[in-house]
Amino acid sequence: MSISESYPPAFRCVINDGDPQGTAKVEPVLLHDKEIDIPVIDLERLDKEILTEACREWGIFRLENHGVPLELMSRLQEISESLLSLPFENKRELFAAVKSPLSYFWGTPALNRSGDALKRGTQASNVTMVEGFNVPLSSLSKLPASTSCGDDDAAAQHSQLESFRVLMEEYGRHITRIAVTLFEAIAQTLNLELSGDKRSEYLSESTGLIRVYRYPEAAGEALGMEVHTDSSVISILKEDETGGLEIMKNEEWFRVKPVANTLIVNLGDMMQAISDDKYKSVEHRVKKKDMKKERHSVCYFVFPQRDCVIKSSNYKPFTYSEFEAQVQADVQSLGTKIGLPRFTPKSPLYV
Ligand SMILES: O=C(O)CCC(=O)C(=O)O
Ligand SMILES: [Fe+2]
Repeated sequence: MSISESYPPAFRCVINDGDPQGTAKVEPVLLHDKEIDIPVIDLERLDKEILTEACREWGIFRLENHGVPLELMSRLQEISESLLSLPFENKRELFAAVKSPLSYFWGTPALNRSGDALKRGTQASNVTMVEGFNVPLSSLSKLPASTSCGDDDAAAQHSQLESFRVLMEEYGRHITRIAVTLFEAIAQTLNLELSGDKRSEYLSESTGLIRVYRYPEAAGEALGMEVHTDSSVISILKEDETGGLEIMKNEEWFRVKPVANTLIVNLGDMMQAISDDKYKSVEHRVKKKDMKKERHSVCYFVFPQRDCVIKSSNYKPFTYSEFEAQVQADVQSLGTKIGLPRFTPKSPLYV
């Protein structure tokens, strides 16, 4: 199998010839993309002042001493890479064949609630150079255990899938622990009242979702993920050593350098709303320039309980379900997410 047979057909000309039609570029690339050091938070010695400053001024930080075993991180990376390097058709069938709530997507990270790529309105021809698996953590147990029927290839794939499930469950437990610890610390810096069920309404562990991404190698410049903010409360990223993540700070784009054995935490739109705009949901994108290597990352997202009403002074009261429905409607009709301005009475984009 040639390497490109494992990629979606829509990626193949960009991989081989660069991007003459500009299909993978959906916004002008700004020139001033320099490297930047983001704040560092030590999870074993949480410093409230550094955390407050990181949330207020950056909306993103690097996490050290996170307690996820390195062995688990590298095994997870290995199995994800191996599943993502299967032939394209094979990946399409992978989760469908075992009737699982996990899904395979490509060309856009914008998915509907079943994990299928959303058809994008006016920019339907735009393909971003990313593919991956969508893994709702609470559904992992529904992935059937390995069966030994079928040919050798099928049996090998089932056993890979079983290892993937076991590793994901273990990683999911660690990353959920980290998200809860960080959310409780952030809530303290905001003097948020978390009595009763309030913590699990704002950050509902059962909504945890993991995306395993592959960004192909590409000649020239390719956009892996458009500029966006995450809709989550908190997102936690594990990236490989390739680089490509960029953040917007003071109206400029900066590259975030990968640092081995650390995680990157960014605040999402729900955290911004819960904090009454004291903390921000950082704008970011993934851009690859003359990368001879593919890039792999694993991203965890966690959301509020679907029907929990988020009240704050700058937004009309809304539930996460309403927010998600609005995002999906905008992606389908406009080709892009609008996000919080849809809920901001002062914004011209308010609905
Ligand atoms: O892969 C990455 O580095 C970032 C992914 C991301 O921003 C997202 O999934 O929202
Ligand atoms: Fe993101």
